Amino acid sequence: MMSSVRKVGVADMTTMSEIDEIEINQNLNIRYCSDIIYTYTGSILIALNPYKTINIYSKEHVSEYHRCKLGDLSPHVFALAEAAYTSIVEDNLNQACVISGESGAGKTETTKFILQYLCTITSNVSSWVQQQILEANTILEAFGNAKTIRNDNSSRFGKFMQVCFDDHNCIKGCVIQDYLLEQSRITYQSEGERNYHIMYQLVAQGQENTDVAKAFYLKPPEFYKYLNTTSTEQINMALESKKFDAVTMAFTVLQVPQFVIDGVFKVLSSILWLGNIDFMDIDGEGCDFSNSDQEAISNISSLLGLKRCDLQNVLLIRQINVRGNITEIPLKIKEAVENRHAMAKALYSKTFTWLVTKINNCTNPGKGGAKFLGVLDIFGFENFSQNSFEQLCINYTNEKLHKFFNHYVFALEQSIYDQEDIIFNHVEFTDNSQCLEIIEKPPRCVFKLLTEQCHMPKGSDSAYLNNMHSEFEFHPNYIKGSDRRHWETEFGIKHYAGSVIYTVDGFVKKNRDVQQDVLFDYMSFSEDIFVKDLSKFQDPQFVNSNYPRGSSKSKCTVSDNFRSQLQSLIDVLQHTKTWYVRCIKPNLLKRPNNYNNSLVLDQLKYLGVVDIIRIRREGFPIHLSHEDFINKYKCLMQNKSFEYSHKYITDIMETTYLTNTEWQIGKTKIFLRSVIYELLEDKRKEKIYKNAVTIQKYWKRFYCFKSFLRIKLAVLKIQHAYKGWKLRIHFMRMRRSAIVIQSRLRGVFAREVATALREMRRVDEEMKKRDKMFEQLANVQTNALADCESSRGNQRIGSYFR
Ligand SMILES: Nc1ncnc2c1ncn2[C@@H]1O[C@H](COP(=O)(O)OP(=O)(O)OP(=O)(O)O)[C@@H](O)[C@H]1O
Repeated sequence: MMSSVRKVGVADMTTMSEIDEIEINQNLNIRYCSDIIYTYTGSILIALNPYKTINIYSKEHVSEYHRCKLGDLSPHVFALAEAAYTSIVEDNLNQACVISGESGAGKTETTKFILQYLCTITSNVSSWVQQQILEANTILEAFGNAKTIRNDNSSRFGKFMQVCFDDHNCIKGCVIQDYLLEQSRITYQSEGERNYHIMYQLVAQGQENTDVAKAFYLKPPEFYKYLNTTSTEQINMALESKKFDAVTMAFTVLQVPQFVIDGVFKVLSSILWLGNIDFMDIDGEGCDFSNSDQEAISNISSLLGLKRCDLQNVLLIRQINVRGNITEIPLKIKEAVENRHAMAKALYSKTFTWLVTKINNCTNPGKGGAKFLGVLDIFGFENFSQNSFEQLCINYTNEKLHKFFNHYVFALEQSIYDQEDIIFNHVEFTDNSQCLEIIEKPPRCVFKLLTEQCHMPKGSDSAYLNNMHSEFEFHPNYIKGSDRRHWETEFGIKHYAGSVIYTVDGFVKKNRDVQQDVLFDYMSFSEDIFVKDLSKFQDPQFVNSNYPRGSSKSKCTVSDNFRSQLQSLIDVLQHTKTWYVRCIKPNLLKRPNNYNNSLVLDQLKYLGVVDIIRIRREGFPIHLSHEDFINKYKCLMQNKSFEYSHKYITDIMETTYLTNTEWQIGKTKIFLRSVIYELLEDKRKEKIYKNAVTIQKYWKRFYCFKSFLRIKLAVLKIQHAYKGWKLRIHFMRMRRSAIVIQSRLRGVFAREVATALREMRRVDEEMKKRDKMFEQLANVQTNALADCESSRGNQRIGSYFR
């Protein structure tokens, strides 16, 4: 069950000061106008159908909600899906999302959004399985949905999809459980309604593609009586044919072989042809085929791979098993027509159940204790001008789920108060136990009396009604009929959502569910492999009959099966953590921006939303363990060195200055009304805000200082490097200048020295020259002197030189 803290959403309706109906309505109204289609009350999501495309389901939105807590972001179905998924991961608990609301309120769309969300957040692994799960929906919608006056794509069956997860919390597979497909639609549709989508898709494909038309003996839609029981609907052939392609594509993704796909379409076509058989009366004692029926008969026998005589037997003769002896009785024309309708219904519903089983085999998660998240999309409460057995089953389902919901929201809540010794006023809620008892509690109840009639050879609707009137005349939930004139044809039940009058006509027949055993026996000899397989197919849930075939007790009745199916569903739900989505339909016109106050209010009432709001106001909707409470709110106290004591808790409460009628201390938990919880939360948030600002302040200071130091260090380093660099450049420049100067000076000196040397050399040479000259001169003189002396004497020459 839910955790002790009931998370309050952003748009929690319990915050309203006065919870009166008009106010609830106005509250939703405002939100609707501003395009916000989701709101919470506690952890229950209320989804208002916008009847228009709003861009809030994209991949970006999925990522936005992924890993976010419920209530952190604005209310959304993704937030709920995330909360359920997180709970699987963290608490290791199976989850269930129960989606309810009346037809057209948006249950199927919500289911798809949840599946889309789960597939997207786990899409990194085994995307093939996810693809198969999404494609399974395409097939189910084609075969199980139809246009009704209330919804153009109405699911005519209930479904519980269990998405299974492996140990790594990735999608491992999916198991679908289907409930009560509406069979009457196959043979009759009310004004403005249609047969199942797949019928039109197949016929449209035949119009677009002659090969398909030939293979399945298809004619234009106007030709088929089962498609035109009241008025002829305009069909968009191109669109239907496109949808047909999508269905065949989905079959391919689910790895259904082509011959099986063909087999399915052959059965569908044969159902359509069955509707066109007219029969011809023979003396009021029996009937035969008319001339115009010959084409239909030969096409059906060819499509189903049956011998013509076998088909004739099943269509014109009834077999009765009297203590093992089989007697054949010709059918009167009215019986033959009815029998033909029953055949069509049996063929379609068997094909549908076969499809669900096939899908389950394809998306099978395998054995082993896989965790699952179940999504229950089931029909809402129905009350038409004429209600029949189907409406009784549908309303019974809603009673059952409502009881479960009551238990979850009210009974469980109040039992917790008792356990914790909390003083409280019992909150009155619409307890539907008595209504459920009259419908299902043995030994004498609506269903038991019906089954009793079905097991009698001459059981009839009127006998059933008489039994009911005498048995329940004084039951507070029983009504004998809308008025005295209708007591022989009607009975009524006061359901939690209002009184419904049921027309008893057809109850016994519908509950008996004539299974067309003879037809399926003949089909087991069919030449078509799929048809053969289909004839032997047994719904895995109901393979439990021990009675011999043909005896009146051989089969459980429809209500018996349905009751046991529902009980197993409730048993499963009881062992899951349950989440609720209440879908609301804003108007009956299927239009956007159109809000009908009283219609919405009715839905809020019967979905239990008004009661929930009341219990949230009158009771103590917030439960926290002592420890959690103190840990959460000790921040409001100066003295934080506490002990786990009542005194400390009371001290915390006193900070709000509210009286102790708004809270109570239980044995293990604290119970708070919304008003004090919100006040405490406001104070806590204020405190947290202040502390956060202080922390931010210190952190920012520290951070700034640290970054200042870092910058300073960096600046110093830069300066250092720059100065060094600059000095180096200067030094290099100086050195280069010095070298230039040096070289120039050296040049100058060298040139001077060279000049001096050259001068010295020149002087030296000149000296040498002069010396040489002098020497030569001296030699000349000496020679001359010697010559003189030799010629005039040595004395005269000597005195010349002195
Ligand atoms: N969230 C949404 N956004 C846009 N359109 C929506 C939304 N929910 C529902 N609708 C519209 O409302 C129509 C009816 O919704 P849906 O088929 O889910 O109703 P339902 O409750 O499953 O009805 P039924 O019980 O008849 O199957 C859809 O075809 C779609 O056009």
